[in-house]
Amino acid sequence: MRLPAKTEPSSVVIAEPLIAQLVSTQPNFPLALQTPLEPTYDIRATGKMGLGMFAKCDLKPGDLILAERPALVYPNHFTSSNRELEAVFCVALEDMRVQDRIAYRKLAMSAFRSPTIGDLLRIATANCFQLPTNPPGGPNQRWTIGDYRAVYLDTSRINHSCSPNTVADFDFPSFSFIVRAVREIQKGHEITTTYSGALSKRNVERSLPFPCGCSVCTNLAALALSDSRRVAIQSYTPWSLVNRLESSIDKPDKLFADMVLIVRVFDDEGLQSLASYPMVLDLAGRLAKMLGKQTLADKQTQNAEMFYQMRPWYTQLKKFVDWLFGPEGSMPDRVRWAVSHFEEFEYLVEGWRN
Ligand SMILES: C[S@@+](CC[C@H](N)C(=O)[O-])C[C@H]1O[C@@H](n2cnc3c(N)ncnc32)[C@H](O)[C@@H]1O
Repeated sequence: MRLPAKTEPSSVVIAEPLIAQLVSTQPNFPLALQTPLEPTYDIRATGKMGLGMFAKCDLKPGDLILAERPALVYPNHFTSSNRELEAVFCVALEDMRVQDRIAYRKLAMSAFRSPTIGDLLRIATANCFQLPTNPPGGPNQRWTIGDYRAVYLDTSRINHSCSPNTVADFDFPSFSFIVRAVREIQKGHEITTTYSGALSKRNVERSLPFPCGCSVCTNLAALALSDSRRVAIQSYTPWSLVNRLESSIDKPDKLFADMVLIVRVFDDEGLQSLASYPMVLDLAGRLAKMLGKQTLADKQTQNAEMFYQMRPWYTQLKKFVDWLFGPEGSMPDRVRWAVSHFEEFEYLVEGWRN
């Protein structure tokens, strides 16, 4: 399947017919690619991790860094040892836009003198990003037949960090990967992402296929502190936050102080990309409002709003917090209701993940 054409970059997608149909029959598919106001990045050597992506201008939280269509999408089960699949891959390469194919081959040439299809496939496998499991049509529909990997000419140059300074999501309506800053990134600094999503442990302890050389894992002097903060962060799930509210429901000042402290732990550890972060900001803002701290409330609420807008599925989280703090005075009862209805909570708030 070739997606889409006209003036924008197209993608070569190797997919089961059902998935191809689901994707390509979305209304007005594909929506136009979003573009940043000015060029936001350069790609150059990092010194120790091959190529990397670097900020070309100062970026602030929420800024769009790039929205890129994949050059190639293929099923997870592709391996370079499978001759039949190699043949399909070969056809896909031929089908790519000429300039994409040249850039892709150039990338392969930097690793192999004269790349074969098998080499290209190996490069693709080493440089891919996994597509999320939520297909178009809402969180309850699934990619039922396997998962997919995508190779991007630029996005695939973003290195992993255990404190990533971006969030990235695949956007089905525009068929592009959208990367946004989650904190300030100064011009010249490296733009990073996470390859594993779960960052409550450093990836050096996880299953990355390479020893992690990110700034967290190589700062040996700060590792013990980082580990202890991550143990704490691991416990701040949306569900545990609701339980925390319930356990001190009559002490909004204590709860507010707690939330401010939790925000600081996320910030100190550089983990603003985790899903609980906007919720903690929002809870801090709502509690500040209850306590009459209007300036603080406005600041936290504005910040939470900006994060909620970064990722479509955060809307669910926002709606839940909106409901929790409903009409004045209703919060304690609603919190008590929520803690006794875990299944409904999971369906409403965590449903997007499944
Ligand atoms: C998606 S590519 C990223 C771009 C890559 N550096 C390049 O030169 O094209 C993934 C590869 O980059 C390297 N890499 C990315 N993040 C790394 C990290 N935190 N530590 C060490 N190597 C990393 C690994 O070799 C990995 O297989």
